[in-house]
Amino acid sequence: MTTIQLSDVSWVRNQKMILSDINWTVKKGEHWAIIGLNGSGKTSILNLITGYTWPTKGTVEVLGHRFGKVDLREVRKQIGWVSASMADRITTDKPLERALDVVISGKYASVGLWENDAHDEDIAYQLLVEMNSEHLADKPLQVLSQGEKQRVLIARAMMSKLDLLILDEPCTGLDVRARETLLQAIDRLAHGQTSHVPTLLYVTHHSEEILPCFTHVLLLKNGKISASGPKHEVMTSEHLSDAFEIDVDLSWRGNRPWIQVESWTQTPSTS
Ligand SMILES: Nc1ncnc2c1ncn2[C@@H]1O[C@H](COP(=O)(O)OP(=O)(O)OP(=O)(O)O)[C@@H](O)[C@H]1O
Repeated sequence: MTTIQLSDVSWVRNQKMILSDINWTVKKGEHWAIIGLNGSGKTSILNLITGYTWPTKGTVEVLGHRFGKVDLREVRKQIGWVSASMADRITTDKPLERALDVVISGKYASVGLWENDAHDEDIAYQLLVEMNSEHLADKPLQVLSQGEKQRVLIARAMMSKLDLLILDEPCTGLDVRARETLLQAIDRLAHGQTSHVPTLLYVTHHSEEILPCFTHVLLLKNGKISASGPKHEVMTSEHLSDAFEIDVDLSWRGNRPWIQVESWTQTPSTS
């Protein structure tokens, strides 16, 4: 079973072609990074995968379900989506809730039930341990830093034994240490010491966030796939210089791709 299959997908909005000719397959056992400049179409692809937008052309299949022939609410129960904006939303809704309860609530998020039992508490605590965050268990959400909140929300998403977990620019706004702590926790999660491992989709603008656990990369440029496939084939200076419209030199350090800007290839756009 493929986890995601987008076939000949295009999406037009207000007469503007936002995504075009997208053919992309994610297989079980792969973890993908999606990388591209602002406005390249990353969020639009996520909205298609989660059924929040409908392609103008082409087909979308996720977790074995062809969209248009399935109850999207059922598919969405298998998909987690963690982003900085979601962290802000949950903090506004539940400012005083302690982190452990926020994690536990992930189990019931999709069906709206609340039946906390001791076993759930153990699992939630274990997930916090996996995310380097057990020391936060009793703290109210509103006092946590951005990075701490992101780790708690990833643990929350993992509570419902997902098949697909979208990490949507999770390092936005984090300083270098908070970023590395979060990345370390994601890497541990991908290696599944204590829990079921979903397929990960990691969306970012920053190549160095592509951890060793990511096997494949989808590189987007102006709503099209600029390159796609195994990480070491896609993450090259040539591919990134083309997609980023700026001359970059890529080198691998710690099995992560770091880029250095060489020179402008053209006038940078304002997007
Ligand atoms: N609902 C919409 N209506 C009209 N235009 C849209 C809509 N959603 C996205 N766009 C446009 O489509 C393009 C791609 O946007 P998208 O949000 O997918 O990019 P992105 O790669 O996620 O960008 P960023 O990195 O800034 O989040 C942008 O030019 C955006 O303005």
